[in-house]
Amino acid sequence: MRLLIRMSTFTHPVCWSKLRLTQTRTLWLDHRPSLSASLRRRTLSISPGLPGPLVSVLTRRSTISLHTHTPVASAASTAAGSVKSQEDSDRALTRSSVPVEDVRRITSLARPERWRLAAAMGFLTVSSAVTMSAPFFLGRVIDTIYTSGADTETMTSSLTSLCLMLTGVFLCGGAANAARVYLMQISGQQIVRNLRTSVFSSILQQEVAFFDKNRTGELINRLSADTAVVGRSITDNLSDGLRAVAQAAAGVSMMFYVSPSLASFVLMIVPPMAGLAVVYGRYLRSISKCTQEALAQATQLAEERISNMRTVRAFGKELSEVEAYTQKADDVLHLARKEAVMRAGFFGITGLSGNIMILSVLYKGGLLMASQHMTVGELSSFLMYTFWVGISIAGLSSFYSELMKGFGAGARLWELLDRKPEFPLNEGLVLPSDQLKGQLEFCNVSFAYPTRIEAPIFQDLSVTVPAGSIMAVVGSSGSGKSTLVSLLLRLYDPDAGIITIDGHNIRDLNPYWLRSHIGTVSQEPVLFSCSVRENIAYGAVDPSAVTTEEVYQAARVANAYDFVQAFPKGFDTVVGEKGVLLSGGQKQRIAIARALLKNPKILLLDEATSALDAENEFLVQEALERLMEGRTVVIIAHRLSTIKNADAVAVIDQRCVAECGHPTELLANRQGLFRKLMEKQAFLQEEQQQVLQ
Ligand SMILES: Nc1ncnc2c1ncn2[C@@H]1O[C@H](COP(=O)(O)OP(=O)(O)OP(=O)(O)O)[C@@H](O)[C@H]1O
Repeated sequence: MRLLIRMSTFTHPVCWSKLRLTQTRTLWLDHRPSLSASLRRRTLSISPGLPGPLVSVLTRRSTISLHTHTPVASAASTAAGSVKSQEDSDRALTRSSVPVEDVRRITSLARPERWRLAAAMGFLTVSSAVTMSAPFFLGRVIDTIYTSGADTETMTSSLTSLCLMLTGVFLCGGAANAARVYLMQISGQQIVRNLRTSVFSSILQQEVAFFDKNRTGELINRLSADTAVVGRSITDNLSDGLRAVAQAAAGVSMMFYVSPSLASFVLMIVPPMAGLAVVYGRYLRSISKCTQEALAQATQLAEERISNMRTVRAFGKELSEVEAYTQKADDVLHLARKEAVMRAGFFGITGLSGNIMILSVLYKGGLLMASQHMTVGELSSFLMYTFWVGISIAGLSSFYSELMKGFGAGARLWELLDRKPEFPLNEGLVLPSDQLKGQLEFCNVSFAYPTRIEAPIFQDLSVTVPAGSIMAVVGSSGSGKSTLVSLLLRLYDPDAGIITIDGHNIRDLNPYWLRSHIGTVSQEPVLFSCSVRENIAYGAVDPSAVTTEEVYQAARVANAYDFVQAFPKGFDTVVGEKGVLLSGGQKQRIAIARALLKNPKILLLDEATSALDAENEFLVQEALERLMEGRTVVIIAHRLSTIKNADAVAVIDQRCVAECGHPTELLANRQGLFRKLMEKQAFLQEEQQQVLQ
């Protein structure tokens, strides 16, 4: 049975959730609510977007926003063919209006944080007021210096009091700004955290077929990048946007207040320049997006190859992989060159236009000063306001696109959050556990995988496994042995027919309850990248309640105790990515200990194959036999010894159970399918070797 997909060892919550998502089948077999608690403990901190100086605001913001897609996530998203989500983003960016429902949902996310956000807005008003009044008062300071004439004493005293007053005001402004940043950050993180846990919980509720259709990278992207984008839209973007609007309005008003004639002159120059900067900035952003996508593809290639390094090495593909990566890196470079040309032009033009604007203000302002219509302090204030208005207009242009991006990301999240799983995980009949006997029955089951409905796996398949017996399932590769196990676990539902446990249709049973009574050990068991102790305790309903002695006892019965104790850190040894620090047989025995701790009534086993050496095979076999005692066992058998010890063998062929009976009876039939299969798989040779020994 192939339950294993991919594992990674990261402590970053996003990587952690990736780890869990790539092992969804394992979680389904052993689902527990503590997962969301674990996720809570690992909630990510996101660094805030920083406001940039006048000229670089447009470009820098576009870069920041694109980088919020973590390399892994965006790589996966792009290469995973997440056309839909990309389309969504593009649509969100290009559409001119936003559905009211989207606005309502985004606002509802902020509701729990409303008081903190309201306080942040209050501090924002204070700090913006201080910022916008600073040029005016600084102009006063300059005028005090220049206009007090020879009276040094008067100048000193008014300068001192003015500066002291301004220091107090600036202190208040600084404190208000610090409080605003802190509150916005905390609110943003809280919103992202809530959103992430809801999305992760919604993903884990989905039926397994959902994971066949949706790629891990795409889901991780939603969990990491989309949640961050939505969180930022509500907090940073909103506050930056409001501040930009307020500062632009206040700046223009103050420019008119300080010098109406100079303000009218400047406002004739600003709009065409700002328009040019916005258009250029948009174009630059689209090129920069292509560069990021090319980078994502390169990163995806690197991620996949590095995480499968053993395969790369085993096939000696290091050089060709480097070549493939170089190709991708060249694509990035090619686009980056285009971007560099655009960027150079953008910075050149904006720098030039900024300087020309200042020069124009100085020229016109100088003329006004010469005609006694303006003081030096007023001209200084005016220049500072011009600067602030420039920054605010640049900020506004990115505010709109960031907000649209937030709506696009939100739409993808709602889709996931609103999705109802095909069958809810915690509904249905719960039988008294002590009365469970464990008789299994497949009655006329027909099934095709939802992703391949045109290729039925079973047609009218029927078989019974009496309580407490061992049923070996055999059949050629691809005949559907693992599928049988998946159906028993209710990872999928049959299209027709029923599967029963003690006469109860498993569709009527509570899936949590059902799975809590079924243990699984797969051929390549999935271990999480935590300690041996945690991996074993994972089998229990409440791992935190498992005592050390219980873990040791399970390990002893599973023949795992001695080798684990021999590790320098014993049971606290971290098993590494994909359990890489353990051998195949050791992983098997840890998985057996995990299943023992679960103490299930029904056991589904995929027997380890010849990958194990003789000693390991013996130890695993011995542990499995102990595990099987007193339980109903369905075992996908690969060894004759296992098949011979089974109470019955079911041979799957042509989408149904072609033969079923005691192994000796079936072997006796020379024309029988089982006999032929055994001969083909050289099981008989194995038996002859045993006889010779
Ligand atoms: N999730 C899936 N979606 C679509 N088809 C699948 C899925 N899993 C398995 N299949 C297909 O179903 C068929 C039966 O697969 P299954 O893994 O049950 O066979 P098996 O008898 O266990 O094979 P093996 O002995 O090689 O492990 C195969 O043709 C396989 O390609």
